[in-house]
Amino acid sequence: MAHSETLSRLEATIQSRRQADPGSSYVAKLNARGLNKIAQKLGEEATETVIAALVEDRQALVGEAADLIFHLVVLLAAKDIPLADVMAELDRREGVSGLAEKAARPS
Ligand SMILES: N=c1c2ncn([C@@H]3O[C@H](COP(=O)(O)OP(=O)(O)OP(=O)(O)O)[C@@H](O)[C@H]3O)c2ncn1[C@@H]1O[C@H](COP(=O)(O)O)[C@@H](O)[C@H]1O
Repeated sequence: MAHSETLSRLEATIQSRRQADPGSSYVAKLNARGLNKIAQKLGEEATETVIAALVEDRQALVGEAADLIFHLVVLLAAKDIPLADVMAELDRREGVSGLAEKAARPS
């Protein structure tokens, strides 16, 4: 399967599960627990990704990276921010060196 639509499909699935039964849906369970819990999970997954990168194997890092991206999409959905907005921001930055952008910031 091509991967270009993976995030869009995941976003649609998460959107459709937000109001589902928390007993049968992890997305619904997280949303029922609120934004603080979703943000906490994203932070945990970020830490686990860092640890995997430093001391675990490739497969572990791939798994933690998937957990991290999944929880980021859950957080964005909870804040009603479409992934398209994030993609548009990345598009806007395309071709602008991070070093040049940082040097141009007002001090
Ligand atoms: N991609 C994912 C995905 N990645 C990770 N996870 C879940 O994220 C959780 C993270 O693991 P943890 O051990 O940290 O979670 P936990 O122990 O429940 O958390 P705490 O209660 O301890 O805070 C696990 O339950 C994983 O199964 C995911 N759950 C769902 N999806 C996607 O979301 C769709 C909808 O899922 P449901 O809402 O569960 O139907 C699925 O079909 C998938 O496409």
